[in-house]
Amino acid sequence: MESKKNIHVVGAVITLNGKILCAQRGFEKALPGLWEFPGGKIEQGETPQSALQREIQEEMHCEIEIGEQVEHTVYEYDFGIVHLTTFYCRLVKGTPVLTEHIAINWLAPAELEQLEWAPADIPAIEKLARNSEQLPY
Ligand SMILES: Nc1nc2c([nH]c(=O)n2[C@H]2C[C@H](O)[C@@H](COP(=O)(O)OP(=O)(O)OP(=O)(O)O)O2)c(=O)[nH]1
Repeated sequence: MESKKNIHVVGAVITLNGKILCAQRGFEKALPGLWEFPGGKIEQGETPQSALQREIQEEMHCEIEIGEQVEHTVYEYDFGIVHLTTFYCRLVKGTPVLTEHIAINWLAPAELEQLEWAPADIPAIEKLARNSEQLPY
């Protein structure tokens, strides 16, 4: 049996005024229309943090400061095995704009479970929803 490719992905849990930035994937992509944290694949030579800085600059046109890890999950999709690491992030320059995503939404932790998330994100979402009083920024 052919083994699936491992895909190493970082996601930014950007918090502001008690809310978390959520982004909706396009309908023409893999995982169509599902919600995720902005971010993407770690490229050769990058640390998870440098990959996340680059992705947020590219996708959201803003600069972030990266804090503690939220969660690390491994999820097997039909197209590969995603290793997703999420970090708390604080905006330091600019305001997130829509580029690759079809919608963005700021939600309180207790509201996160109202959206339909990419399956790899579920453990992070549950953790954030449980610890709603503990956002660092
Ligand atoms: N950015 C991001 N990707 C996620 C999350 N959860 C999750 O399963 N993924 C998946 C979707 C993609 O398969 C992969 C992220 O890579 P990407 O952002 O470069 O992927 P993409 O589908 O937009 O682009 P591509 O593979 O077509 O180039 O990880 C998440 O919270 N954030």
